[in-house]
Amino acid sequence: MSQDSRRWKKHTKRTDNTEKERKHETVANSKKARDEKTLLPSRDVVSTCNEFLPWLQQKAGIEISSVLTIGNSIYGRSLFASKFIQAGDCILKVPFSVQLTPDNVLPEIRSLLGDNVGNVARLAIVLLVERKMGEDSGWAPYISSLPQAGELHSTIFWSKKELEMVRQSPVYKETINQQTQIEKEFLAIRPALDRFPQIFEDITFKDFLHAYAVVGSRAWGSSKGLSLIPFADFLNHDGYSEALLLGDEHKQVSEVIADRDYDPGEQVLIRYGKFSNSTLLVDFGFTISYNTYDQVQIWVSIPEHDPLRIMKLELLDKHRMQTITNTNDVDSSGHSFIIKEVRSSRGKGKGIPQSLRAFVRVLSASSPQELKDLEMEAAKNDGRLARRPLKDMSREIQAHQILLSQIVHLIQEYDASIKRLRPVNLPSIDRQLSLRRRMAHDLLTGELRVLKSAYAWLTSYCYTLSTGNVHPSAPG
Ligand SMILES: C[S@@+](CC[C@H](N)C(=O)[O-])C[C@H]1O[C@@H](n2cnc3c(N)ncnc32)[C@H](O)[C@@H]1O
Repeated sequence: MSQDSRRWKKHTKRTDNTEKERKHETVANSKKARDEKTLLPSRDVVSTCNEFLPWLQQKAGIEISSVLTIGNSIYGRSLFASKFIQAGDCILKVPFSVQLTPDNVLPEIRSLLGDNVGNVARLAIVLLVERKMGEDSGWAPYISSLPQAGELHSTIFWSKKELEMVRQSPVYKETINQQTQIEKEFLAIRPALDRFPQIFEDITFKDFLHAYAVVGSRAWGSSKGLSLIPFADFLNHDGYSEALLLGDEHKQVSEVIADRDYDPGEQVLIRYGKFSNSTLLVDFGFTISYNTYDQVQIWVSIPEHDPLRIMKLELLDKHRMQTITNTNDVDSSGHSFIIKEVRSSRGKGKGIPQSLRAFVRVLSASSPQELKDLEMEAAKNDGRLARRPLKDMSREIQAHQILLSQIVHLIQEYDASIKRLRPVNLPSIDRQLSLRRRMAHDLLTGELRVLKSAYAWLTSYCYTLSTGNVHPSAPG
């Protein structure tokens, strides 16, 4: 891929992390994508698709793609190679002029929207206006191609009972927070909508929620804040693909460069971002069965009965490890850490986050002197608190065992939640519930895998400290 990094900007769905991918997984996934080849466009899809690209090209005044066609796959609509594509080829080019952005909100409505109305809500308003215009909309073919009510599976649409399936995961609280946020935004825009009864008279919260989720699952971050990019948004996600949607500010187009060769008929996939299943589920309404970007949020706090609690909190605060108060629970204030899959404890790969290990070292202190020693050590080194193993080996082991016991507890809870989900594919339950159960299963098993890897790392670390030997089950 040859790109001028000064001109090119990666369109983002959310901030990427920088975790490296494993080569064998990339290969396995390329095979999966090749297997998709069998899912060629069905006839009804072909007729809609035959009209869509010519319509968009006419609107844009340029050719958007000569190598892709729209078809159907197990992921819904998708783009397929219509000719042989070589790695490095530009496979589509969508001009900014045929993208929908928050700037498309009618000026008379825009002037009534406050700063508290974000870009997703603004784009949702654009979709509602265009949908209301029906065939008179200049975007009618695009609007009618978007998913209908009932076709989206983001957790914000899950019933209370369905959400119970993922209560164990941070997705549960994230979903509730997002639902609250969308309700707030709807209340904030309602007065503006009420000024245009001819357009919005019959718009309900449900309509807004649907439009909001359509934007959330299809729009890309761009220089306009957010952009819906017709045609490119038929591309499905493959976490191992190196192909990204890029924006060229100079040429005013969004482009995709093929990351590998494709035979005619193969489904072309890109990577939306290095997203965990929790992000994919909340924002896009799908999961993948083995997601290397999975992660778990660990919530740790200093017990109320700890006589050194105030001193510890002050020390953490002073070293920028601030306590978070969880507004959803009365009794939860603490510190939150993200754990990703932990690889070997013997040098290679990522271990437990240093900040979490520092926290448990502070947590394990049993005298004011130990806390003072930690503070002095930080001042003598790079200023960061408790980043080195504690000098007292038994205290270092104890600190990590505190974390280990919390992880063991979480593993038991995840195990129990997963057991309650089984079997995931009961023929007697409806398709939607079966699909959502499978997603809940993917989510929980991915998070459990991360927890188990952290457990293995910690067990091995404590064993090595206490015996001086490498743990027998440690990878070689
Ligand atoms: C940008 S759209 C892609 C086009 C979409 N398939 C359609 O029918 O319009 C994103 C949506 O496609 C689906 N999707 C994309 N990649 C997927 C994947 N790897 N597995 C399952 N669903 C996927 C999800 O429904 C997601 O919200």
